[in-house]
Amino acid sequence: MPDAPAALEEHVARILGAIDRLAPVPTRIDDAAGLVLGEDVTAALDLPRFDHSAMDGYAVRAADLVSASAEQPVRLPVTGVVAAGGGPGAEVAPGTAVRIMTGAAVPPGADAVVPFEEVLGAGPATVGFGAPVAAGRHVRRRGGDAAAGTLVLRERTFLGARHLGLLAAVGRPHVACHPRPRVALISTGTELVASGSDPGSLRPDSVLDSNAVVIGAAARIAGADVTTLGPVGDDPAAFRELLDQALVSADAVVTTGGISAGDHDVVKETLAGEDGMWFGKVAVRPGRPQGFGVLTSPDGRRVPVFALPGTPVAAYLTFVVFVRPAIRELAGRRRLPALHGRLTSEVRAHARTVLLPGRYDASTGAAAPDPEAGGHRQTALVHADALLIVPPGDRLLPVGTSVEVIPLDPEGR
Ligand SMILES: Nc1nc2c(c(=O)[nH]1)N[C@H]1C(S)=C(S)[C@@H](COP(=O)(O)OP(=O)(O)OC[C@H]3O[C@@H](n4cnc5c(N)ncnc54)[C@H](O)[C@@H]3O)O[C@H]1N2
Ligand code: MOO
Repeated sequence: MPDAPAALEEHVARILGAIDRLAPVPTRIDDAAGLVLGEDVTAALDLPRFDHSAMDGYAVRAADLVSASAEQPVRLPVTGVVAAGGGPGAEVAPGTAVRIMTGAAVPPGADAVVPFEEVLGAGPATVGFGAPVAAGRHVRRRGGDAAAGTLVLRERTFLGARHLGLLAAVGRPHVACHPRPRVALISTGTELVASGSDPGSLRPDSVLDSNAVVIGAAARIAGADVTTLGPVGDDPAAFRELLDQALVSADAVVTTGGISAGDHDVVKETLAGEDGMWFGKVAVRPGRPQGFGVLTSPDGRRVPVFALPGTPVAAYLTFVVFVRPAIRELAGRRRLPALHGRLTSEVRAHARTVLLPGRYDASTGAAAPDPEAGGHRQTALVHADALLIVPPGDRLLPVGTSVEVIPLDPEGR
């Protein structure tokens, strides 16, 4: 039965089964925010690199203050001062103290720091202490945070600001990261004009290319570098030229339009005979016509090609369920955890899986179908923050039924 539609899960599996994470490349940490680490990373240097003071105060030998009390303070001569970046200073000899600033190297001999606020009667030449101090007090030890050679970050870590700061601190300015997937977008349709075109130049049947904008933005948010090559008319030679251009450098290509049953279905016409491409129906609503395959770039790379339907709502929703996970996979990101919610109003299921826009409240698990959703209205989509996945079957799902939920903006939470 070549025409039997594929189940949604089958199509997802077909796609993810054909995708490999992009090979890690050396990356400067300044360019690595939002990338995924492609190696285990060890500290190149001790953190801190030297014993330093955590407070402004006096560096002492704890043994000198053992007998100190409020009644019988210990007074020590102050033999010098050390500041951050000012060198380690001379040894703190037994029975002496040195003024020390936060971040300064603790001079040899000293093993504790007493903050200014805790000393008694400090003068330029001597300082009094009214209590003992524990050895190690207010001293940050060399390697105490991370010792050189120890593992600080594991492969597959998503690099946020704090991870990059740690890499900087342990002397790892370059790390291997899965690169941002380079995604090329081609909108097809003779009716299309680039969004932003002068309204006066539009013909009565011109359509503004919104797919390039929504898919481009969604792909960037999913971690891609996006190049927009369209829109291109329903002309196989012109489409082929853009596709060939895309294949030179893209890690994935996304097309919209031109894949249904009409006379000018340029994507299907151009690619249906191509080795490795599949076109057919997926039992999903909206977005039934789909195409997917892996083509080979001129330099021999395997490049996944996603042919999405042109209808804007269908293009975006099927981007979310089929293409976003693939981009995340290329980028080395982890799969988003499966979420479930309970319907707050009854929903009629359909022979195909329905991608139902709605709102999801993670704190209560409430999954509220959008009353405006279900058609092809782009305005309805902006009220939604999730897709409620209504499984196929001819039945009414009552309030409280558990359904899978896919957030539309997982990064925005
Ligand atoms: N006889 C059949 N006709 C259709 C079927 C079918 O099974 N049999 N499937 C329908 C379904 S479902 C969909 S979805 C569409 C998909 O068609 P295409 O992928 O070929 O898309 P187009 O025909 O090129 O465009 C459809 C629609 O969307 C507008 N569009 C296209 N691209 C953009 C864009 N970049 N920005 C804004 N709007 C866009 C286009 O103007 C059309 O109105 O096929 C049904 N037909
Ligand atoms: O995919 Mo079409 O969007 O089902 O109308």
